[in-house]
Amino acid sequence: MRVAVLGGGSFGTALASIAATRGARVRQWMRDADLASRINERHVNDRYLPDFLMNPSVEASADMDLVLDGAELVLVAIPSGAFRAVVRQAAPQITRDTLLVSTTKGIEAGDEFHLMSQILEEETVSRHIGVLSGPNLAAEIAAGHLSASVIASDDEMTRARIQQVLSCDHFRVYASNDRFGVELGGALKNIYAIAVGMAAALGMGENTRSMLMTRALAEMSRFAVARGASPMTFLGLAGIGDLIVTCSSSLSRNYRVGYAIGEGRSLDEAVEALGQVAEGVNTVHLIVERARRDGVYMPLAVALHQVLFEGVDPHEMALSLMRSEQGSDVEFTLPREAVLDAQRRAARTNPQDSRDTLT
Ligand SMILES: NC(=O)C1=CN([C@@H]2O[C@H](COP(=O)(O)OP(=O)(O)OC[C@H]3O[C@@H](n4cnc5c(N)ncnc54)[C@H](OP(=O)(O)O)[C@@H]3O)[C@@H](O)[C@H]2O)C=CC1
Ligand SMILES: O=C(CO)COP(=O)(O)O
Repeated sequence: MRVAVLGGGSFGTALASIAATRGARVRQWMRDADLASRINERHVNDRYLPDFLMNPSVEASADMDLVLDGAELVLVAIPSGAFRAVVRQAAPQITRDTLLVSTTKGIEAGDEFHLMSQILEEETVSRHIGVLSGPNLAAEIAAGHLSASVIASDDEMTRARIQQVLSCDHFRVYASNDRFGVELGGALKNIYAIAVGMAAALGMGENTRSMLMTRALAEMSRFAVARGASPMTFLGLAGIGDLIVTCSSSLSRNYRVGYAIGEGRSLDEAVEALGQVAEGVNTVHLIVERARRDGVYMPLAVALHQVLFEGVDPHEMALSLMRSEQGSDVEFTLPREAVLDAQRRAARTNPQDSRDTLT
């Protein structure tokens, strides 16, 4: 199979190498021609994965036409801020039969709420669109640690071909037909990785981490279900799986940004020190705005937004979260409204026992 990878960052590099190891002819596009030359000479992406020896057959280039020429599969590994512009540039070379897969975990900034796979649909004629997402720290994949991901598409051919071309002895690919659920899982978990990184730097314990992650999952699935996704997807690799890794590893850039803020750095300082993309910083803006418009309850995301952009102290934020509504644990079995109604009835019967902060 002829594969084109758009993006010269860490994840694009790791995936390009896997596909080449599986026997595909792989070309990788990056805008930095010097980096492309160095990769072709030394088979190392010294900017993003300096310790990783790539498969030497990956051909890097800054010439997009060359990279896309004859490609049957195109993997797009470009941060969300530049995703549409790059896809638009690639579109003339994408046919109805090209398999086109986003590996990007973000949401497009702007008034409309656009996921990356929707951009692929809008900008190209491909009928084989998919999303790859899961607990996939690029550095660990590059190091050969056993990992797994999810290919989500309505199209069974896309799912099967991606499973063929990307699975190897250290990387497994599971299939899903819930494209939006898988895509939202990857984008949303970045927000909570920032919050958990911050909590860790503030010295909070493992109970706190566990509570944050589990309530994050409730929030993520609530939001995604309101947009038509299946809640069950959040039990899989692209939901809880990705949440676990990003909220537990200092290899996660989102976690690292949160940790730096918890140590007392400003958001700008934390992002500058990182020197790479932490998608969660923009995603939290877009999600909080959309949740407000759609009436979806997302207290953790709102609280993080207040700390990052509205000058609220993280300790104050934690206290106010602890005093906020105590709803249902798993609202797909016990609806949140039922719990809140019961609390209101109990408060009318025993007003002296009620906390005034309970709604
Ligand atoms: N790294 C990881 O562990 C994983 C990342 N992802 C997702 O993959 C996506 C890409 O991430 P990743 O590979 O890590 O990113 P990196 O930060 O490692 O690299 C970003 C790449 O995108 C390029 N780029 C940025 N802006 C533009 C632009 N305007 N035009 C062309 N190229 C551009 C950069 O080029 P340049 O160097 O010239 O700036 C660089 O090659 C993200 O959405 C991320 O969430 C998903 C799973 C794992
Ligand atoms: O998505 C990732 C792991 O699955 C990578 O997370 P970061 O973007 O936070 O590094």
